[in-house]
Amino acid sequence: MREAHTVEQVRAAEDVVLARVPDGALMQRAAGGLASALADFLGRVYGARVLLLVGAGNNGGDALYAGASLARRGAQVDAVLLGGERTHAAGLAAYRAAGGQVVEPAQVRDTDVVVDGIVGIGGTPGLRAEAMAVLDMVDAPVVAVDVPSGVDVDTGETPEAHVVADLTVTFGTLKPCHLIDPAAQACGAVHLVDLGLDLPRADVVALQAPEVRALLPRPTPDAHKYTRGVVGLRVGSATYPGAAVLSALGASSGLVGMVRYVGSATDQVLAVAPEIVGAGRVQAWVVGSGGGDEAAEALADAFADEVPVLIDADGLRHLDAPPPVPALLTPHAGELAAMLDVPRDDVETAPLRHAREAADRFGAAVLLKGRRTLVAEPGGRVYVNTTGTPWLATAGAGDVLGGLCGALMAAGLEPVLAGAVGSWVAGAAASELAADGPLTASQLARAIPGTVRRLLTDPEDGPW
Ligand SMILES: NC(=O)C1=CN([C@@H]2O[C@H](COP(=O)(O)OP(=O)(O)OC[C@H]3O[C@@H](n4cnc5c(N)ncnc54)[C@H](O)[C@@H]3O)[C@@H](O)[C@H]2O)[C@@H](O)CC1
Ligand SMILES: Nc1ncnc2c1ncn2[C@@H]1O[C@H](COP(=O)(O)OP(=O)(O)O)[C@@H](O)[C@H]1O
Ligand SMILES: [K+]
Repeated sequence: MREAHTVEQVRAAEDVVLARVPDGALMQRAAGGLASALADFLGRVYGARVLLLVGAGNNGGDALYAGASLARRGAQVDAVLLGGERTHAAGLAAYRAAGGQVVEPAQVRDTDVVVDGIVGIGGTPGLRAEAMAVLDMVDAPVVAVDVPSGVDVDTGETPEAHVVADLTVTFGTLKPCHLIDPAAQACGAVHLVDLGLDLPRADVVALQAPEVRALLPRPTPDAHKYTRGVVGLRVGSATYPGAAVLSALGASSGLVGMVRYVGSATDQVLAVAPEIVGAGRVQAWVVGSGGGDEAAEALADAFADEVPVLIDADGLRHLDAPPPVPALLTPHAGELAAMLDVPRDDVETAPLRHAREAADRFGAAVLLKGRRTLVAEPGGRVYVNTTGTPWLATAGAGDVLGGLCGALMAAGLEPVLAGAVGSWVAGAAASELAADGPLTASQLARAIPGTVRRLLTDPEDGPW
């Protein structure tokens, strides 16, 4: 599992190490990791041109020590000191001693890489004009030190100007900005340098293949269909029968013992999935995908069964109070905006805050769909999904996801984990199917069993 810690948690853990190692040792470790990552990124060090943008704090210190290391190995390193007098003194001395050059902004030359050491976890969002001017002058890939300067480290928000990096080399642990959009998009690839920190439990996490594999329900040797769980679907409508079909295909991925369908699209559902049966007892309901005007009644009927419910799309419009059963709500940004009565743009610029707020307000797990889907539990953890491809942004993919997550709930996963595992599996299936090309929602649903099979047999070797 990848864990993202807050600035406060990182500082506390760093303080413990700082108290027991010699002065500067932690920064040397960070800068050593940064120099190696830069060498890998450049492909060669001798003769490579490197431009450091150095701010006033320790982030600039990291950049200077790494620059010194590259200069000693034959790189031509220039540094613009944006912090003036407050530049990290020991780092600057080491840098000069290694042959690194200090240049004025007007002297900036062509370079092979820009190293963003402007600010790290001590920064407030935004970039000063001088930093922006230098960034505008160069056209080269950017490697960010710890975080892309200017983003909000703890929330992943980007309310002001910020660096957009090709690679971010971070230290000790990930921070929320490395996982959560929009800041995560400004990080490029993320490389973590271990500092040996002893860190507490993180509130923002991203499941990886081994955890998803361990969480996936699978039949015991003596299983029968009812022990594996039965999921019921009250989805689709006369207007949107296709949503019922896609939800049914997502639910029929083989992770649950049986799928029931109740609604007006029975004929269409049976035409694609003859194994699906009608009304009866279930361990979880999926309600609302393409539900149109039929969603209100479907929701009330599902609640009456007193089992966990996944509420999607039109079902969310009828939710004005916390659901009376354990629930997973699966809005996209527009639907979450309507639930919270805020503009869609607010949700898109601050997805973490709004997913958490909805989870607290509705007392339910909230899965906010998007490039980096978030699954928030009330007052607790947020799971960030890192699998997937932009080709997944296609009509009906959400219906498939709803069916899949509902099946996982029926199989016994608590709502937040059903959402985290389901979004991971759907994203992985999409990447396997079409990392670089188009896909449809029906193809996505049909790819899920194969992805699950590969995950169970060889978790280390997928394209996830
Ligand atoms: N604590 C440690 O010993 C270690 C710290 N490390 C590095 O140190 C960084 C944190 O260092 P600091 O606490 O010194 O803080 P930063 O280097 O992140 O920045 C603080 C300085 O930047 C200024 N500043 C804040 N926002 C700004 C903005 N938007 N534009 C321009 N200037 C701004 C502040 O006035 C302050 O002088 C980490 O991100 C990491 O890179 C690593 O070397 C690992 C070890
Ligand atoms: N840019 C993107 N990159 C990766 N995945 C995305 C992106 N945009 C949307 N998705 C995913 O695609 C799916 C779309 O779901 P949704 O918006 O509900 O579509 P629909 O309602 O048409 O089924 C979700 O799983 C979402 O996380
Ligand atoms: K930085």
